[in-house]
Amino acid sequence: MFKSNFEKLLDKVTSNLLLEADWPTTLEICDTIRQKDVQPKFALNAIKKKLISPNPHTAMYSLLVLECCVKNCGQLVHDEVGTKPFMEQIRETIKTTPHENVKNKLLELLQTWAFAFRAIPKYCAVQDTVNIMKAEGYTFPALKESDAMFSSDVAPGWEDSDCCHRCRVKFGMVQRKHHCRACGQVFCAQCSSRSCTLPKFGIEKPVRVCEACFEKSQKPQVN
Ligand SMILES: O=P(O)(O)O[C@@H]1[C@H](O)[C@H](OP(=O)(O)O)[C@@H](O)[C@H](O)[C@H]1O
Repeated sequence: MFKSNFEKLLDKVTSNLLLEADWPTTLEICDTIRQKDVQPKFALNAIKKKLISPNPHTAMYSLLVLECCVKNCGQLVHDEVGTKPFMEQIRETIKTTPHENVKNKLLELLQTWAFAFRAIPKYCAVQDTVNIMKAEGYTFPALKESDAMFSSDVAPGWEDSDCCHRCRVKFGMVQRKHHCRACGQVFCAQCSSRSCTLPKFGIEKPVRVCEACFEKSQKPQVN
Protein backbone atom coordinates (compact mmCIF):
# COMPACT_ATOMS: atom_id res chain seq x y z
CA MET A 1 0.00 0.00 0.00
CA PHE A 2 1.42 3.40 -1.03
CA LYS A 3 2.49 5.59 1.91
CA SER A 4 3.27 9.28 1.47
CA ASN A 5 6.53 10.69 2.80
CA PHE A 6 4.55 12.25 5.62
CA GLU A 7 3.02 8.90 6.65
CA LYS A 8 6.42 7.20 6.55
CA LEU A 9 7.88 9.92 8.77
CA LEU A 10 4.93 9.68 11.17
CA ASP A 11 5.28 5.89 11.40
CA LYS A 12 8.98 6.37 12.11
CA VAL A 13 8.56 8.88 14.97
CA THR A 14 5.69 6.97 16.61
CA SER A 15 7.31 3.53 16.45
CA ASN A 16 6.93 1.61 19.69
CA LEU A 17 10.55 0.50 19.23
CA LEU A 18 11.87 4.02 19.85
CA LEU A 19 13.64 4.47 23.17
CA GLU A 20 13.28 8.25 23.08
CA ALA A 21 11.60 10.95 20.93
CA ASP A 22 13.10 11.37 17.45
CA TRP A 23 13.11 15.19 17.36
CA PRO A 24 14.90 15.68 14.01
CA THR A 25 12.28 13.59 12.22
CA THR A 26 9.52 15.28 14.22
CA LEU A 27 10.75 18.66 12.97
CA GLU A 28 10.92 17.22 9.45
CA ILE A 29 7.21 16.39 9.81
CA CYS A 30 6.56 20.02 10.73
CA ASP A 31 8.42 21.12 7.61
CA THR A 32 6.32 18.88 5.35
CA ILE A 33 3.24 20.63 6.74
CA ARG A 34 4.74 24.12 6.49
CA GLN A 35 5.85 23.43 2.91
CA LYS A 36 2.31 22.26 2.19
CA ASP A 37 3.56 18.85 1.02
CA VAL A 38 0.70 17.50 3.10
CA GLN A 39 -2.68 19.04 3.94
CA PRO A 40 -2.90 20.02 7.65
CA LYS A 41 -6.27 18.25 8.00
CA PHE A 42 -4.85 14.99 6.61
CA ALA A 43 -1.75 15.29 8.80
CA LEU A 44 -3.73 15.90 11.98
CA ASN A 45 -6.12 13.03 11.23
CA ALA A 46 -3.14 10.71 10.82
CA ILE A 47 -1.68 11.96 14.12
CA LYS A 48 -5.04 11.49 15.89
CA LYS A 49 -5.17 7.88 14.68
CA LYS A 50 -1.79 7.24 16.32
CA LEU A 51 -2.99 9.03 19.46
CA ILE A 52 -5.65 6.37 20.11
CA SER A 53 -3.16 3.54 19.65
CA PRO A 54 -3.32 0.82 22.33
CA ASN A 55 0.46 1.05 22.48
CA PRO A 56 1.47 3.65 25.11
CA HIS A 57 4.70 4.63 23.31
CA THR A 58 2.98 5.18 19.97
CA ALA A 59 0.24 7.24 21.65
CA MET A 60 2.74 9.36 23.59
CA TYR A 61 5.08 9.96 20.65
CA SER A 62 2.13 11.04 18.48
CA LEU A 63 1.27 13.55 21.19
CA LEU A 64 4.80 15.00 20.99
CA VAL A 65 4.37 15.32 17.21
CA LEU A 66 1.06 17.14 17.74
CA GLU A 67 2.66 19.48 20.29
CA CYS A 68 5.52 20.22 17.89
CA CYS A 69 3.17 20.90 14.96
CA VAL A 70 1.12 23.37 17.00
CA LYS A 71 4.33 25.13 18.09
CA ASN A 72 5.96 25.24 14.66
CA CYS A 73 3.37 25.26 11.91
CA GLY A 74 1.40 28.32 12.92
CA GLN A 75 -2.02 29.08 11.50
CA LEU A 76 -1.94 26.09 9.12
CA VAL A 77 -2.29 23.78 12.12
CA HIS A 78 -4.02 26.20 14.52
CA ASP A 79 -6.96 26.46 12.11
CA GLU A 80 -7.50 22.71 12.52
CA VAL A 81 -6.65 22.28 16.21
CA GLY A 82 -8.72 25.30 17.28
CA THR A 83 -11.97 23.88 15.91
CA LYS A 84 -14.84 22.45 17.94
CA PRO A 85 -14.69 19.01 16.24
CA PHE A 86 -10.97 18.65 16.96
CA MET A 87 -11.49 19.77 20.56
CA GLU A 88 -14.32 17.25 21.00
CA GLN A 89 -12.01 14.47 19.81
CA ILE A 90 -9.32 15.60 22.26
CA ARG A 91 -11.92 15.61 25.06
CA GLU A 92 -13.04 12.12 24.05
CA THR A 93 -9.44 10.88 24.03
CA ILE A 94 -8.82 12.30 27.51
CA LYS A 95 -11.87 10.45 28.77
CA THR A 96 -11.08 7.14 27.06
CA THR A 97 -7.30 6.75 26.78
CA PRO A 98 -5.95 3.87 28.88
CA HIS A 99 -2.59 5.69 29.14
CA GLU A 100 -2.39 7.95 32.19
CA ASN A 101 0.63 9.88 30.86
CA VAL A 102 -1.20 10.59 27.58
CA LYS A 103 -4.20 11.90 29.51
CA ASN A 104 -2.04 14.18 31.64
CA LYS A 105 -0.08 15.44 28.63
CA LEU A 106 -3.33 16.19 26.77
CA LEU A 107 -4.63 18.21 29.74
CA GLU A 108 -1.34 20.12 29.81
CA LEU A 109 -1.49 20.82 26.06
CA LEU A 110 -5.14 21.93 26.20
CA GLN A 111 -4.35 24.45 28.88
CA THR A 112 -1.23 25.70 27.05
CA TRP A 113 -3.13 26.12 23.79
CA ALA A 114 -6.01 27.90 25.54
CA PHE A 115 -3.51 30.37 26.98
CA ALA A 116 -1.70 30.81 23.63
CA PHE A 117 -5.00 31.37 21.79
CA ARG A 118 -6.56 33.52 24.55
CA ALA A 119 -6.69 36.61 22.25
CA ILE A 120 -7.88 34.78 19.11
CA PRO A 121 -11.70 34.51 19.14
CA LYS A 122 -11.86 31.97 16.30
CA TYR A 123 -10.06 29.41 18.51
CA CYS A 124 -12.39 29.93 21.52
CA ALA A 125 -13.31 26.21 21.35
CA VAL A 126 -10.03 25.50 23.15
CA GLN A 127 -10.77 27.63 26.23
CA ASP A 128 -14.38 26.40 26.16
CA THR A 129 -13.10 22.82 26.32
CA VAL A 130 -10.81 23.64 29.28
CA ASN A 131 -13.76 25.27 31.08
CA ILE A 132 -16.04 22.29 30.42
CA MET A 133 -13.44 19.80 31.62
CA LYS A 134 -12.72 21.84 34.77
CA ALA A 135 -16.47 21.84 35.43
CA GLU A 136 -16.41 18.05 34.98
CA GLY A 137 -13.79 17.84 37.70
CA TYR A 138 -10.58 17.45 35.68
CA THR A 139 -7.55 19.06 37.27
CA PHE A 140 -5.07 20.79 34.97
CA PRO A 141 -1.33 21.00 35.70
CA ALA A 142 0.26 24.39 36.48
CA LEU A 143 0.54 26.47 33.30
CA LYS A 144 4.07 27.09 31.99
CA GLU A 145 3.63 30.32 30.00
CA SER A 146 6.95 29.71 28.20
CA ASP A 147 5.36 26.64 26.60
CA ALA A 148 2.75 28.86 25.04
CA MET A 149 5.22 30.83 22.93
CA PHE A 150 4.79 29.60 19.35
CA SER A 151 7.01 30.36 16.40
CA SER A 152 4.23 30.96 13.90
CA ASP A 153 6.52 31.81 10.99
CA VAL A 154 4.43 30.34 8.20
CA ALA A 155 3.97 31.73 4.71
CA PRO A 156 1.16 34.32 4.51
CA GLY A 157 -2.27 33.49 3.07
CA TRP A 158 -2.91 34.43 -0.57
CA GLU A 159 -4.54 37.75 -1.45
CA ASP A 160 -6.94 38.10 -4.37
CA SER A 161 -7.39 40.96 -6.82
CA ASP A 162 -8.54 41.57 -10.40
CA CYS A 163 -5.17 43.08 -11.36
CA CYS A 164 -1.46 42.48 -10.83
CA HIS A 165 -0.20 43.83 -7.50
CA ARG A 166 2.96 45.21 -9.22
CA CYS A 167 2.08 46.37 -12.77
CA ARG A 168 -1.71 46.61 -12.34
CA VAL A 169 -2.43 44.67 -15.57
CA LYS A 170 -5.98 43.25 -15.48
CA PHE A 171 -6.37 39.47 -15.14
CA GLY A 172 -8.44 37.55 -17.68
CA MET A 173 -8.52 34.48 -19.90
CA VAL A 174 -5.00 35.19 -21.18
CA GLN A 175 -3.46 37.13 -18.32
CA ARG A 176 -3.51 34.49 -15.54
CA LYS A 177 -3.16 35.05 -11.77
CA HIS A 178 -0.09 33.81 -9.89
CA HIS A 179 0.79 34.09 -6.20
CA CYS A 180 4.05 35.02 -4.54
CA ARG A 181 4.65 32.53 -1.70
CA ALA A 182 6.69 35.09 0.26
CA CYS A 183 4.20 37.97 0.48
CA GLY A 184 0.98 36.20 -0.59
CA GLN A 185 0.14 38.91 -3.14
CA VAL A 186 -1.28 38.11 -6.63
CA PHE A 187 0.75 38.93 -9.76
CA CYS A 188 0.84 38.43 -13.53
CA ALA A 189 3.32 35.88 -14.91
CA GLN A 190 5.85 38.54 -15.88
CA CYS A 191 5.95 40.04 -12.34
CA SER A 192 6.24 36.67 -10.60
CA SER A 193 8.56 34.75 -12.93
CA ARG A 194 11.21 34.20 -10.22
CA SER A 195 11.49 31.40 -7.69
CA CYS A 196 13.54 30.90 -4.52
CA THR A 197 13.54 28.96 -1.24
CA LEU A 198 11.94 30.56 1.83
CA PRO A 199 13.81 29.03 4.79
CA LYS A 200 12.15 31.43 7.27
CA PHE A 201 8.85 29.71 6.40
CA GLY A 202 10.35 26.23 6.35
CA ILE A 203 10.11 26.11 2.52
CA GLU A 204 13.31 24.42 1.31
CA LYS A 205 12.21 23.98 -2.33
CA PRO A 206 12.25 26.94 -4.78
CA VAL A 207 8.75 28.39 -5.05
CA ARG A 208 7.22 31.21 -7.09
CA VAL A 209 7.95 34.71 -5.73
CA CYS A 210 7.43 38.25 -7.02
CA GLU A 211 10.25 40.56 -8.12
CA ALA A 212 10.34 42.49 -4.83
CA CYS A 213 10.47 39.34 -2.66
CA PHE A 214 13.07 37.81 -4.98
CA GLU A 215 15.31 40.90 -4.59
CA LYS A 216 14.86 40.71 -0.82
CA SER A 217 15.82 37.02 -0.84
CA GLN A 218 19.09 37.84 -2.62
CA LYS A 219 20.17 40.34 0.07
CA PRO A 220 22.22 38.92 2.99
CA GLN A 221 19.94 38.38 5.99
CA VAL A 222 20.69 40.97 8.66
CA ASN A 223 19.87 39.15 11.87
O1 LIG B 1 -3.60 28.33 -13.57
P1 LIG B 1 -4.80 29.19 -13.22
O2 LIG B 1 -6.12 28.60 -13.66
O3 LIG B 1 -4.58 30.61 -13.61
O4 LIG B 1 -4.84 29.15 -11.62
C1 LIG B 1 -3.90 29.96 -10.90
C2 LIG B 1 -2.69 29.11 -10.57
O5 LIG B 1 -3.12 27.98 -9.83
C3 LIG B 1 -1.76 29.93 -9.68
O6 LIG B 1 -0.73 29.07 -9.25
P2 LIG B 1 0.80 29.60 -9.31
O7 LIG B 1 0.87 30.79 -8.39
O8 LIG B 1 1.63 28.46 -8.80
O9 LIG B 1 1.07 29.96 -10.73
C4 LIG B 1 -2.46 30.46 -8.44
O10 LIG B 1 -1.56 31.30 -7.73
C5 LIG B 1 -3.69 31.29 -8.82
O11 LIG B 1 -4.40 31.67 -7.65
C6 LIG B 1 -4.63 30.46 -9.69
O12 LIG B 1 -5.71 31.29 -10.12
